[in-house]
Amino acid sequence: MSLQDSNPPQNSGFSRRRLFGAVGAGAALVGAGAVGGYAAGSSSSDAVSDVVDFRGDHQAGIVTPAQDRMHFVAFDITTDSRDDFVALLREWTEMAERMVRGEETFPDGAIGAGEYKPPSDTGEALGLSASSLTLTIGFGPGLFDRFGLSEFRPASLADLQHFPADNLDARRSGGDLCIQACANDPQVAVHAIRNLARVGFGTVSVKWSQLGFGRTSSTSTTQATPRNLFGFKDGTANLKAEDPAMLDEHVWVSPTDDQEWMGGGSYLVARRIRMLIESWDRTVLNEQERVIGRSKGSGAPMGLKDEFDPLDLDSKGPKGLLIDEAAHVRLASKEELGGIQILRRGYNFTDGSDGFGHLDAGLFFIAYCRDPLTQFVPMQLALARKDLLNEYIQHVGSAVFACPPGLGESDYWGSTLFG
Ligand SMILES: C=CC1=C(C)c2cc3[nH]c(cc4nc(cc5[nH]c(cc1n2)c(C)c5CCC(=O)O)C(CCC(=O)O)=C4C)c(C)c3C=C
Ligand SMILES: [Fe+2]
Repeated sequence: MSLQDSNPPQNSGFSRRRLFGAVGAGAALVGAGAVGGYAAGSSSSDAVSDVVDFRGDHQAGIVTPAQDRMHFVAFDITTDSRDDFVALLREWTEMAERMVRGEETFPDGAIGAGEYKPPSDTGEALGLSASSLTLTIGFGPGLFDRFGLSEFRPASLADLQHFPADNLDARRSGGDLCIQACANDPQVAVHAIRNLARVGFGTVSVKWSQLGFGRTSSTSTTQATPRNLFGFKDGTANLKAEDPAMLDEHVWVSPTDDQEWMGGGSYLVARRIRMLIESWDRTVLNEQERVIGRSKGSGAPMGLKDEFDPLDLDSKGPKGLLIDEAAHVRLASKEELGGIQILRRGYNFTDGSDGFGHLDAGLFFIAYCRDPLTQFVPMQLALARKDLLNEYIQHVGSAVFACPPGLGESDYWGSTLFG
């Protein structure tokens, strides 16, 4: 199974849609329409379903066609008890599997536990469809300082080095574990993270979180390439779900790479990148295209016509190289980096303004790779040293997580690590 193609058994609890009858049916249709273009095999066998399979060889939410919305959270661990932590992972897995199916977090849900108990689901997703929700867990470096796990720490799992011009905010960086929630309805993604955080109280605490809208990558050939907040198509030259050999080479960890428990997993690198949109917006089109190395309208490499024409890094016009020697796409390309590639899965964000009259907006960059030290680090080093884009961006948050493999029928999140 290269995509998440196992079908979980139906659970006996309430579907959010069944509970609310007619409203639910309407929401289901909206959801189905929203996923009409999804690749067969990325969702369950129901052709109009907007449920993404939770179990499979790899966690959902990595090569799953990128949904429109994201809520990402990083947690600190606040317990010294391994048993309590594992119990939370087991409980989270059950909750996650239910929410991904469009069900409430627990069978008694928002109103079924009686008048004299706090509801066991917060309720804001009642009537909403599954919305292609995926929940993806990752473990940060700090987890391996606890619970006798040091011998299982992957050699590549460490806080990333400082890159030139980094301006990292510790309050938006790091974390002992993370959960990436992606969905086509923002309320469904927020509901999932909120309920997982609620149940984690006393065992984990939220360190930082990020909301994202407008995916800035395509992870499937079935998707049109979206645009980032600089107005350029983003994700054209990304790795795609339909190329399993490339994913095996660049995204999925092999059990023989380092730690066996990570076989089938992947490393997630998150970078909160502020985009200085006011100065970008005052920059002429010609210069914007020189910075990126692609044309703004079509997304084609400079001098070519079609978005998917391969980069020709040597082609010259009357004024020299068509793709500038410091253009973003040149420096990030596999041609310049000795074949290195990553899977990009980021989202736009705007978090109000910064108090100085500028929007606090940018790209919440997420990359999945087989080894952050030999893939993300050299790529980011090349960009940080020379990229023309650096005049318009600033990296303000950073984190790295080891995402374990997908779940078999009786697995829970982290079972390959905790046993
Ligand atoms: C370390 C990796 C990367 C960071 C950080 C990054 C930030 C970043 N990128 C854009 C906009 C675009 N990037 C594009 C291509 C592209 N970017 C990376 C890597 C990082 N980007 C790669 C590997 C590539 C593909 C290179 C290639 O082989 O062609 C593009 C072009 C369209 C595309 O192919 O996706 C744009 C546009 C921004 C605005 C940004 C930080 C805010
Ligand atoms: Fe990029």
